[in-house]
Amino acid sequence: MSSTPSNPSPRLQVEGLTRRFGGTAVVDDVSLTVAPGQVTCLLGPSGCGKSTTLRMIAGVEHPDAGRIALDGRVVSEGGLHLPPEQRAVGLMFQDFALFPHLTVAGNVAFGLGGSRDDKARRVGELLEKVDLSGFGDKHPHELSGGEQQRVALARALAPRPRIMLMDEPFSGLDNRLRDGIRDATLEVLKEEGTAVLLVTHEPEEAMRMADEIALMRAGRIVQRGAPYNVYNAPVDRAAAAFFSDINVLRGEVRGALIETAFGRFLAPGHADGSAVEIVIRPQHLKIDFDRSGRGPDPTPEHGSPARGVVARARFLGGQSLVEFRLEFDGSLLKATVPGVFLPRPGTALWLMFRRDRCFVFPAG
Ligand SMILES: Nc1ncnc2c1ncn2[C@@H]1O[C@H](COP(=O)(O)OP(=O)(O)OP(=O)(O)O)[C@@H](O)[C@H]1O
Repeated sequence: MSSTPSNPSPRLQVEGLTRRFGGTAVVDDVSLTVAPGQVTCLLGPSGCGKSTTLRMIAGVEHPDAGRIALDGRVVSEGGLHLPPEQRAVGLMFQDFALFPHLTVAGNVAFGLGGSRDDKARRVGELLEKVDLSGFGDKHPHELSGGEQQRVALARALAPRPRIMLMDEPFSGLDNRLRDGIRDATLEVLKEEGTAVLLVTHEPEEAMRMADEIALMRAGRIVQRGAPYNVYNAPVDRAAAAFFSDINVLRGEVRGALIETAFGRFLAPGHADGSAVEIVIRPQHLKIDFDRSGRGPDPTPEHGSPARGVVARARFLGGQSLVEFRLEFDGSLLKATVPGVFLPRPGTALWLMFRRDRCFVFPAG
């Protein structure tokens, strides 16, 4: 199928995908698309149905409802379920599942057709891409975890799949190696121009890898968008909390305004008398010193500062986490500050945040 860069047809299109186990829909009406050359991360907490979604796309699990198309060709709908080998998908799971009795080259060549020369050329090309030239004759047990991951990547990419389906492909790796391996993997995937659907429960991984994040909760996709947008415009409090610690100010709407420790907030779209939550990420709280009981002047951008007393301060390496008890209502707020900032418990300080950095949601 032809595609133009300005309007590429999706490599993967999923509509209304549903899977029930024992009467419960663990995947509930999921729709998503992956464009050619794009990395989409299916992100969500453990048990939300990510792996089941991926397994249905791979063809190893049958949906109860919905439609899956690859390059515009329907591979699953109604009574039609093409087996995995007819879907031209590349699979990569947490355990790399290399064939122990085959060499590295044998593993990479496993799914390849064509002449012996063609196979050898493609194997050589991929081993070079994953930086394992010269490892072709080794066996998997002779390799480190990171090297095995790279062989698994080369093997999955070798037949030039329409899409790579990756289920937590980095979670078995040593923490210290993981970032480097993620970056190297992304580079290879982008070089090959492969579309990718990657399942992860780690927001940092999704932020690092994804062109688009599909945030999943209890079987449903609750938000889709570029990492920047999903992080900076969460659909609800839980979506905000999935990416970082959050602070929550509670209030009630009175005449389209909410009274808080930080002054009055406009609450457009929230009914009079309704309970709302103002959500602020800890890195968006700013701290100022107390000048004989006074803080910085209020501004339209920041509203009024609120006085708080330090409850606890800890150095986290690279940044400090300071917890404050607000004088206004005794609630506890967390602020992160770059570098070392460790005020003594009991120190009075003033807190502010930019109004356009907070989110207002109906109280859950
Ligand atoms: N074959 C099955 N039979 C019954 N229940 C299942 C089956 N497979 C998955 N489930 C249930 O479906 C839900 C979703 O599982 P799934 O593995 O898709 O979630 P996940 O988001 O990938 O979580 P994790 O990251 O922990 O694997 C879970 O509650 C799981 O117990």
